Amino acid sequence: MSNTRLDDMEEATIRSRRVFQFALLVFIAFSGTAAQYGLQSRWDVVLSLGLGAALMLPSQWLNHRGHHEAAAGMVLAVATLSLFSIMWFSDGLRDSSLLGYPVILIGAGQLLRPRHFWLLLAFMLGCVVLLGLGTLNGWRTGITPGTELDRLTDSVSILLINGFLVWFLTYDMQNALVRLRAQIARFHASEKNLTYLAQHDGLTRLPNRILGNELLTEAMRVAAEEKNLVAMLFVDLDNFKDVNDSLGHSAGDDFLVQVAQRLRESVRQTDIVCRQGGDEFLIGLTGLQHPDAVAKVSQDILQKMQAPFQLRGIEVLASCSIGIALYPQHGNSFDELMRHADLAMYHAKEAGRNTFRFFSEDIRSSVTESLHLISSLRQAVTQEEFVLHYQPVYDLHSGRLLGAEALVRWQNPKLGMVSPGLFITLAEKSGLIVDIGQWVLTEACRQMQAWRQEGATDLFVSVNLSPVQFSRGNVEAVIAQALRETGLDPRQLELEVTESTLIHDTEKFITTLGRIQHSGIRMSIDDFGTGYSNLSYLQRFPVHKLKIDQSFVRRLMQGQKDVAMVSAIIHLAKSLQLTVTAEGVENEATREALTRMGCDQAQGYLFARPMPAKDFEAYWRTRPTLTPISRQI
Ligand SMILES: Nc1nc2c(ncn2[C@@H]2O[C@@H]3COP(=O)(O)O[C@H]4[C@@H](O)[C@H](n5cnc6c(=O)[nH]c(N)nc65)O[C@@H]4COP(=O)(O)O[C@H]3[C@H]2O)c(=O)[nH]1
Repeated sequence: MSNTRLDDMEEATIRSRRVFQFALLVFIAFSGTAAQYGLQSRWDVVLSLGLGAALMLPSQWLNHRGHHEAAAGMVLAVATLSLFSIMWFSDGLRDSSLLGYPVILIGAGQLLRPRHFWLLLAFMLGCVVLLGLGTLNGWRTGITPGTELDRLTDSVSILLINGFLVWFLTYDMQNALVRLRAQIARFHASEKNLTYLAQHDGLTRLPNRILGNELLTEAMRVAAEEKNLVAMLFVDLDNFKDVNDSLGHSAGDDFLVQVAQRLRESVRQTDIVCRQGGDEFLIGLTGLQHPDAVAKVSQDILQKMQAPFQLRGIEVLASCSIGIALYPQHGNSFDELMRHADLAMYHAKEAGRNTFRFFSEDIRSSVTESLHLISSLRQAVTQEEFVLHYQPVYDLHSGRLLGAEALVRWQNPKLGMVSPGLFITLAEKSGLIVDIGQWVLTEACRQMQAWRQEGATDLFVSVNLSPVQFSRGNVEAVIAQALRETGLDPRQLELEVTESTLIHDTEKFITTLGRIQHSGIRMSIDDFGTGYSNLSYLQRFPVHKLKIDQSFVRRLMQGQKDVAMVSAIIHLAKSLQLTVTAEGVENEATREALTRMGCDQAQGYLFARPMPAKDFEAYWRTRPTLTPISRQI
């Protein structure tokens, strides 16, 4: 119910009570006075007072029916008239009953609207004038007319002054009341607004985590009573950062608003949808009988998210990962449910995103393992437990050794040598890749410079850069620092970025790459063919080399499809004047096929596995060369 309605109801109750109290006072006063006049056998006065007192009863009937104004009017008019009749039958304007009129006026100021107040005053003045005239003209007896004119004018003026004063007082009071009510209304509105702001997310207008906590806790309480389930869905967008980085923050905001709307539309009105923060949302499904319904809703949400989003005239495809925890199986409190739903969401991400997972004990242990690994990885960064291995890269046409790709290894005191496949993703998720990447780059440059001083002036070293180093770290400064500290010639350094890094097709990113390439460092696109299908970016990005992903290379001898793919990549690279390197060459037949297709460079187990620095040093010192293909056939 609105505050104004509450105020109106309160005012009506007060008004009704005042009318009643006034009527009661009149009733008591009239009855008492009538009794007194009865003792004097003044039956005319007793009759008018008795009638006045009796009329208080119908006035209260009106009051009770909600006609407070009419009831008040009746009480005041009857009182005025009764006093008039006492004065008429007694001493006229000399009668002490005249003192009752100012009192009635005070009551009228409080109980009547302005129009009725002035009417009553006019009526009162009429009575006074009639009394005066009655005495002057001898219509009533008992008073010497000579002095009555003075008394009449005095009474009229006193009544008028009294009436105006009462009116001013009432008017001021009412104005003050109106102002007070307006202030209270403003206070209520801003209080309501503050509560709303404290409980809702300003962007999506969904309840925030605080209100979400309250609503879900209440839903759990009801579920406990009704013996049913509540499901908490932890929804995390898979590509929010990409949208934000590539289209800007205001498009990111639009995106979140549209996502919130779709989530709201995916569930019932009675379900709870709130924004947990950033690109994370919490959904509470209430009154469930069976977990199957949760799977269905989750599937619906995933499907709804897949319809393209319109952001600034651009169609954007999105997806989300959902973690689910159930009350009471997976937790008894909001915090516990959220922790478990979060772990399940993390697992959904690991399972390839765009999917949902229910919380289970297995999930808890696998996530705990990952978290444990992240904390060991954090230690590894401070304790410098990383080493670099180098894998030779050859020129397929001349058979000459061109350089090596630096590949990081983690020498963990307990786990032994850990391959990057196992920890790079975790390092990227935790952001530790920024520090690891900086170490790798500096170490690779330092090593190459050391070999250069030993005579390896024509070799290069290539280093992998993670997309996270671009988004979270200051890559350009790190590269410049590594070159400055080690003194390596930039022409002996190659940097590999994956296709996913290039998805950030922003002017800023292109200029950064341009500046890096301009300094003499060569840039290559790693794992080419596996990622972003839009090839137009190749023209926009200043790169020097494409590295064909080893999955195509390894299957080259097995099927026509991969031959066509590799050949298409080589042709594309040639037409853009880019060098092509094939990764993962494991046998002679593949090497031969690649050479015939016009591939420039290759690396793989056929030539050498990645090896520690000192082994690679011995390796390049022997000046190895590939056997020409023609001689082998
Ligand atoms: N089956 C097979 N595999 C071959 C063959 N030749 C080379 N390889 C392996 O293929 C991977 C090539 O590296 P990548 O594509 O950059 O793929 C790398 C790279 O994406 C990432 N990585 C490695 N070191 C770093 C690093 O320092 N920084 C970053 N950001 N990522 C790194 O980890 C991935 C895996 O690295 P590794 O385990 O060292 O695996 C290396 C290498 O050992 C072959 O003939 N057959």
